Amino acid sequence: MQSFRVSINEIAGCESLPSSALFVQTSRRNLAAGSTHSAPRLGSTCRSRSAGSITRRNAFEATAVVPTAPESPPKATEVHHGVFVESPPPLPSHDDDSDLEVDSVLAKELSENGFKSTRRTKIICTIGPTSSSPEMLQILAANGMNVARLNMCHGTHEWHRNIITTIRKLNRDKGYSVAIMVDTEGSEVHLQEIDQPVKVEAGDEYTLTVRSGVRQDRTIGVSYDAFIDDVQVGDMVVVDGGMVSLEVLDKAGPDVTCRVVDPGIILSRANLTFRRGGGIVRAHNAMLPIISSKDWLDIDFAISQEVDFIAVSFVKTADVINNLKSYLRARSSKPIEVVSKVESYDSVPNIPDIVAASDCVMVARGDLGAQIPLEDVPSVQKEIVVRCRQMGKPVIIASHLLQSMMEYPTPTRAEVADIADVVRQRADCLMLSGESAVGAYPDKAVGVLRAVATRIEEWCRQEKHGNIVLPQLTQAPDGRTSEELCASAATMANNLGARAIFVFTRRGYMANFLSRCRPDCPIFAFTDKQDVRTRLNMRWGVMPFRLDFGQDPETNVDRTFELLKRRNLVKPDDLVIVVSDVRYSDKSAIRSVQIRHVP
Ligand SMILES: Nc1ncnc2c1ncn2[C@@H]1O[C@H](COP(=O)(O)OP(=O)(O)OP(=O)(O)O)[C@@H](O)[C@H]1O
Ligand SMILES: CC(=O)C(=O)O
Ligand SMILES: [K+]
Ligand SMILES: [Mg+2]
Repeated sequence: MQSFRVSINEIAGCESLPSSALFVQTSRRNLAAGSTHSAPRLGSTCRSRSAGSITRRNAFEATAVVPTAPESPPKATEVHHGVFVESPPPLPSHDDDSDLEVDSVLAKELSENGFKSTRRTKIICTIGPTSSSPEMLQILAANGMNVARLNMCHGTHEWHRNIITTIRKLNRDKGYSVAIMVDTEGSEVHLQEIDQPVKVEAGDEYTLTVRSGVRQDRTIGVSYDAFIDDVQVGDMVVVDGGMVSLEVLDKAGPDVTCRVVDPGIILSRANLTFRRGGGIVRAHNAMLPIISSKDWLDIDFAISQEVDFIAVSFVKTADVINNLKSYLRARSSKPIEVVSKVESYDSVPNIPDIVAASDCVMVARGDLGAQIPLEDVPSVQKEIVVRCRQMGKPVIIASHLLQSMMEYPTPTRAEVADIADVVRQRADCLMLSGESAVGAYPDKAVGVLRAVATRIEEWCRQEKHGNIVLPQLTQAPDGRTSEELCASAATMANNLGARAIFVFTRRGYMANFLSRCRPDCPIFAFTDKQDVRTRLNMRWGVMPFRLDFGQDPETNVDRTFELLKRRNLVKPDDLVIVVSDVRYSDKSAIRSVQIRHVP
């Protein structure tokens, strides 16, 4: 079969060239290149060996007939809501015959269901007591957790270190690539630690106290001394954005007596806000630093653990993010991305500056809904999602996505509709909080996110939902060229019905530009850096691979086709748009867009 490569090449390192100086060339593809191996067929039990070793997929398929295969894993079984009850076949993260690493869950999804069915929206799970065992972490990873979130409001560094070690071991041993996000506590007022969640009934009286270490029935400590000055008799104390509300009856020294008005469950270290005359009270704590001294210790811990993301709670202005980013540049040898959590009243007017300063943004609807009127949360969410996409910053939608699954094995229809709305807005990530940290069904909750996201994305593609106008992002000629190249590649991919866009990117910038365009097909991002690969987990539609690059871009592309074909991840004749922006050590670079058929 004949096909042609159309390549738009830019001359490397020619910063002085106007960005319009692109050269379009058409050349006949070398039909022989990389086509000496035939692709192994799905379901085949033959030992399809190439260059002396069995391919990753066939390593599993071959286990039934080859007793010397390293492991004989169970085949994953799909059950209710698409939850895998068993983990997928553990696949080595390295092939003996290749330098290509891909997430084993993604590889499985691609080879079994093809390109169209791969999920584009990413999944973040908060890890807590019900998800901290190696077994449950593996189940979550196998079900599609892309990022694990560790909330520094809870647990010791020792506890978090254990989780990080377990996840890294799973990544290594089972071929996952779960990224790690540390989420700071921030300086908001919250309840002290309690041993068990407390179920409170309307009319019950409770004492909230600033005395430390008090352990009495119906008495709960509050983290912040000035609570006692801020609160007034008649105020409403709102726990965790309305999970429970209590009216203040009396104040005496360090104690505040309250009566439960809205019953519910109080969780350990739950957040507190107060309302007076229907409005939120701007308490003293509004003056506290966004990053407290405890937060700096937690940030140092995150740096020492070489995590991928640090999420900053209760961000109000861009300054704090700029400050943290310069601290990280000075202290961390590995790039760590900063996620701004929009969850405070004061952040809302500063959203444009906050988005511009951040690497990623989280709409933390739990606390946000306690600080601004609940009915304003959906429009603020939409505004942030659109702005983030325009600015090319990944955006996470967090809290209450599947709140009912804390207790029940199936979601409410309204929850499914909320998730669908987030997916239609084309946010990058869906995040579970209590559902995966303390809920009864963490695995089922991930399964629901996965199933709903995949289905709604398909619908969006059919109905052309969620296309927005993207303004020009970069000014510098170099950046402009990359941006235009990616925009054209995404348009070409959509118009030609390409199976995938391949992007060769060292730093992940080109993958980011492509993700921003939300193309119909998945973006396979090949990078030679492990940390870039892991961070790309947060980007919509990006399927990150780690690949050792050779000097010649053409050879890289042909080798990639070959490696992917051997794993059944692409098939001969698949139409692929190939975007390349690889800078070499001698500062040379080649940027190109090619239209290719897999040989
Ligand atoms: N490491 C942990 N150890 C114990 N409990 C945890 C842990 N992480 C989370 N939880 C529990 O899960 C609940 C929800 O988790 P999460 O940390 O997402 O709270 P959140 O209120 O949404 O976040 P934030 O505190 O940042 O506003 C918490 O209230 C807490 O009870
Ligand atoms: C996630 C979080 O911090 C919130 O929703 O408040
Ligand atoms: K937090
Ligand atoms: Mg919060």
